[in-house]
Amino acid sequence: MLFMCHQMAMKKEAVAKLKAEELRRAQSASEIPIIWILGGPGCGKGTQCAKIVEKYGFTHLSSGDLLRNEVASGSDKGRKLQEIMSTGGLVSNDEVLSLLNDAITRSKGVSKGFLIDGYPREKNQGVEFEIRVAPADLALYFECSEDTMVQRIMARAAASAVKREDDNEKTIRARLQTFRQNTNAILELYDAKTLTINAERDVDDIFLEVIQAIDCVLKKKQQKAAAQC
Ligand SMILES: Nc1ncnc2c1ncn2[C@@H]1O[C@H](COP(=O)(O)OP(=O)(O)O)[C@@H](O)[C@H]1O
Repeated sequence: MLFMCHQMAMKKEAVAKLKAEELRRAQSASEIPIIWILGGPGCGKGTQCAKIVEKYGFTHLSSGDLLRNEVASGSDKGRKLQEIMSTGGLVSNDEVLSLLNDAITRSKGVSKGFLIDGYPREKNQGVEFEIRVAPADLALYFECSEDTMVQRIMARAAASAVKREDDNEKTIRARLQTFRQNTNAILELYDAKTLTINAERDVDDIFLEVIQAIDCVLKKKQQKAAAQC
């Protein structure tokens, strides 16, 4: 009995330590901007992210790339992920969030800001991210018609030397359906921090809007930091 009580107390202490560590992590991560990049496959998220990285030096973390790295490692976990990814469905959030969390932890301290690309893909992913990592400052949603997205992915696949296994018409349609099913709920929940950008325009025109939104976030963060001094 005494042994059980001791074990329970140790477990409680471990949970409290973990929570304190998560809170500490969330607080230090929230000192730099965290921006979610939303939009369907082929909407141009990658292009805009590259431009943001060039201008602001932020750390770009794509959930899809992190998952593909895991698949490429050839691990058992990677094989299971690959099965889901090739159907166009979503892998479990625990997997994605721990990959993201690890990557954020690795670059924290040296990062000027985080671009979280392709996440959240469903509403609970956003909720869990904000609890376990840090609140997002802004969500940029690149809005694009399905026809344009399909055309762009097919063109990208045709031009690319490395073929993505999920860039075939059947999986593209499934990826679009997954996107369609989940996006409205995300946009509703995060309406206050989301900027919807028409992504069917010239890359540079889109980027002008992106810059305005990010500059605004940076200004607010600076003002907040100054107020704390
Ligand atoms: N946040 C996420 N949650 C669950 N699964 C994800 C997430 N991000 C990516 N994936 C998985 O990886 C696949 C490829 O992602 P990504 O490269 O972002 O593709 P897309 O071009 O469809 O946006 C998705 O179809 C999905 O299976």
